[in-house]
Amino acid sequence: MVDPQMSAQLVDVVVKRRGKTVLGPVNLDLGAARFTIVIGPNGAGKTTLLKVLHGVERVSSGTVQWSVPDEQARQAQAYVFQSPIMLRRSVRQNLAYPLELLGTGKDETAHRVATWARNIGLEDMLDTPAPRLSGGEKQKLALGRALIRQPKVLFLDEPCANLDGRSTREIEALLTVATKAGTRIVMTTHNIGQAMRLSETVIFLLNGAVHESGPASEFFNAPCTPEAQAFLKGDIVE
Ligand SMILES: Nc1ncnc2c1ncn2[C@@H]1O[C@H](COP(=O)(O)OP(=O)(O)OP(=O)(O)O)[C@@H](O)[C@H]1O
Repeated sequence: MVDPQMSAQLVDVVVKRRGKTVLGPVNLDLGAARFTIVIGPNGAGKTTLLKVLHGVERVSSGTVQWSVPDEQARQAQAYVFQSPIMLRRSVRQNLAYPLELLGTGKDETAHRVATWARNIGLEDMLDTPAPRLSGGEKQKLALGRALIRQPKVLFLDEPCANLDGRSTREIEALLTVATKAGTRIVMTTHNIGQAMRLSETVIFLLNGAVHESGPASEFFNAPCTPEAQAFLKGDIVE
């Protein structure tokens, strides 16, 4: 189960950039779903919504209320960007870094680094400099580095963009294990098949607004709006 404490409510949230509304007004309750997928066309506001939830996007008006104080919520969250930022150091150092920030002891750090290197299939590459990894390996490292501190909430922005089927499957398996271990995941994807495989709840964004949202089974089987129906069919929706 996800920690019911780690839920969020957005009330009338609006994000404006250069006078243009890029998100909102959004009213949303994250609820208790373990896996929330945010979908929608390019520019719909998916990344902006994730950043608003994580508290790293300036909100022009409205409120984002986590059920714990903001700082506590932020500490319990991890965010993996669309193009993950790696330390220009080894796989080992990248995995150890978040634990060092938390003041984790050396033995415990070494143990968890070894475990996570195995989990992400990079145990033979611990001394490889991260910039030398392939795209899929970098994504897995970014995921391992986020999950090694056992966040209660993980935000993922298109973690499988440009990856082949095998890497995508490996990442999906890691995500499924993470949700079973109690991490709530909120993720964007352009891959409808992936959204169907993973999501419990879907948020469909269109032009910066939540156009439709609800349980995944209902959304995929019987989307309510013509725009969601068209989007799921692969039509161009604007
Ligand atoms: N700093 C900014 N200044 C101006 N416009 C911005 C800024 N950040 C985002 N936008 C605009 O906000 C809108 C939403 O962007 P966002 O990245 O959230 O969309 P998205 O749904 O994640 O898109 P994609 O699928 O292409 O990643 C876009 O029109 C984008 O151009």
